[in-house]
Amino acid sequence: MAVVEIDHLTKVYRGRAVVDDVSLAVESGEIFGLLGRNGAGKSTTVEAAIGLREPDGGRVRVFGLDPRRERARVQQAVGVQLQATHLHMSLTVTELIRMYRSFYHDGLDPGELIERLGLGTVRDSRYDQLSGGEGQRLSIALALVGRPRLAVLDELTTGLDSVARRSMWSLIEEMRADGITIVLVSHFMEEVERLCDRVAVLDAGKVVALDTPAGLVRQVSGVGGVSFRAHAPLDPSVLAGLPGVEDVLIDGDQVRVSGRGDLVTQVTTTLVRHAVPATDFRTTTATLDDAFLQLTGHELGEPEPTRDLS
Ligand SMILES: Nc1ncnc2c1ncn2[C@@H]1O[C@H](COP(=O)(O)OP(=O)(O)OP(=O)(O)O)[C@@H](O)[C@H]1O
Repeated sequence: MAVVEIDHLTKVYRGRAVVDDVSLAVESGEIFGLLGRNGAGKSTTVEAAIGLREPDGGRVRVFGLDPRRERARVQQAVGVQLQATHLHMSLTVTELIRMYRSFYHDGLDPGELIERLGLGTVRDSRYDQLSGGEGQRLSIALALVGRPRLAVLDELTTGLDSVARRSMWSLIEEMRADGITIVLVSHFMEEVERLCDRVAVLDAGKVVALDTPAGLVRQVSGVGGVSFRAHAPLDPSVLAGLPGVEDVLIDGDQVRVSGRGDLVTQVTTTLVRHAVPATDFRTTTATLDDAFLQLTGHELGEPEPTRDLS
């Protein structure tokens, strides 16, 4: 059974479907990414999935439960770190973690969690005194304190510098190693590429692709390429006929082949077979950025932090 099942989910605001017939399933133990630019519908999708927003159409199940009708049971199994976290500014790190711990029947020891998340030095600091990275660590602590089987992390690393971001990634990998299923809303290609087992690309409320990061890259065409110098006459049709090859350009001894798949192996094998010596091989490979651009028609763009993390 999938941990999260979303079937034909629709959410309409002011006559506009901001989530438009979205279907996806998150499997147990995976890190599932939702990738899309600002306003694509990522937060609305996850918030509807965990019962925080009422769907206008479709069906959502978490561990087989209806997250709105069986809210209390779902809440016990799910840890949530949302983008706009409004925490009590006047409470300290320890007080906040203890308060959240009290919401759950079974949970982690607050002291151990504070140590594990490197919050020991700020345990008595108030939320509004924390740096961006410490605030994000605290929000993870609050998501984890109830010992969830599913964690929903929304734009966890937006606004963090690259060191803090990498340390967050290690934490997320530890969570996965502990058997927690993770839904990760992200704006960062590198993050998705490193962490996610599968990714749904959302654009204008629709899932435009759902695959592994590598699978998404394989879906795009025309951006991978191999170029070389040929030292004997070469009939372009022998390369153009190879599977995955989309274009062959020959300019003097310079040859450029573009397409998808493992072009290097195919091209070198073909050159050997036709006894064409070649040198100066260069390759360009497609990236997840290329895939996103091709799938959605636009760049991912910069995230806009919704919380002041300075
Ligand atoms: N309560 C609401 N009332 C009206 N419109 C809303 C509401 N919540 C979200 N929207 C709109 O729905 C669209 C999708 O928003 P959502 O927050 O799900 O996008 P997102 O992909 O998470 O974007 P971001 O990366 O900026 O967080 C946006 O155009 C947003 O303005």
